[in-house]
Amino acid sequence: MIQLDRLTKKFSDFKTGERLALDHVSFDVKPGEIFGLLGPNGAGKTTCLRILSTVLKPSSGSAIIAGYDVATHPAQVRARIGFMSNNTGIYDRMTAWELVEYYGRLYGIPQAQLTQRLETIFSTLQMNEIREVLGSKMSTGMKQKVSIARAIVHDPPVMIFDEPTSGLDVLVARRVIHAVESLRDQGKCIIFSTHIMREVEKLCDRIAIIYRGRILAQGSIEELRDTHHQRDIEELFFELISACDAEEAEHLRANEDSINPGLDDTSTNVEVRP
Ligand SMILES: Nc1ncnc2c1ncn2[C@@H]1O[C@H](COP(=O)(O)OP(=O)(O)OP(=O)(O)O)[C@@H](O)[C@H]1O
Repeated sequence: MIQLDRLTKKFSDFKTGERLALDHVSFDVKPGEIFGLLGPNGAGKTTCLRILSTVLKPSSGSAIIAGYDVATHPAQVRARIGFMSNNTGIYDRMTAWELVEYYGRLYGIPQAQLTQRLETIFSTLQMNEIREVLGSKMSTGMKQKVSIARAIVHDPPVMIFDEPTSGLDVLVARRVIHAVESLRDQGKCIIFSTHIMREVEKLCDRIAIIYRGRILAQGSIEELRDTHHQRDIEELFFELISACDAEEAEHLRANEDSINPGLDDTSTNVEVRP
């Protein structure tokens, strides 16, 4: 349902020059599966998810969602995905019901069908007691529930969660995790990005460890443990990242040597003209 093939994104910045935020990233995710993107700050997770949600265009490679290419068919892709991050907007002056209904209308769902859909969502996410609560009066936990409701109002087959538990207390984070699990049980195809090891171990069917825009390893937690002979997923994460840093440092050294081969040669002559 989601297929990434050598997806690459370069940013050009006049200060830092060209930056490779995603470097030939490939993976696929099936319906009824939670695929975890695990990486530290700056690894490339958000860039990847922004391309999948059609906010950014890839520099090269492709991403296909539910049969549509994100670069050439963004409208069809948007209709089939639900996106939620930890800062998905909630409007102060709308109640929970109004806000979710508003998004349903944006997706063009006919009113009778939309009301039915809202009833189902508000019951499933146990939101009935907050129907009339205004955005400005919502607790963080309420806001998260409304954000999830908003992301699933059009019943998309694909869900994208970008660090949805970041900054939440354990109780609220737990509720979000349970909501994600129940979406998987309904057969949704889910990408879940995080830097929290415990979450991937608990939640994800397969994961990709991403760093410096590259996928360093991917598979089920058990496969990764077996392949890398490391039971502790946190240790495995640090080992892979350290190896990547060492490789990068070696690469930089080799580059410097090829650019300045004679730097150590003290016999270099410098001619000074008057
Ligand atoms: N619009 C942009 N212009 C230039 N560089 C960018 C831009 N967006 C992201 N980057 C760079 O791309 C790299 C990947 O960033 P990204 O936000 O995808 O990482 P992340 O894994 O989501 O990290 P975080 O957890 O901090 O959000 C970083 O080095 C970042 O500085």
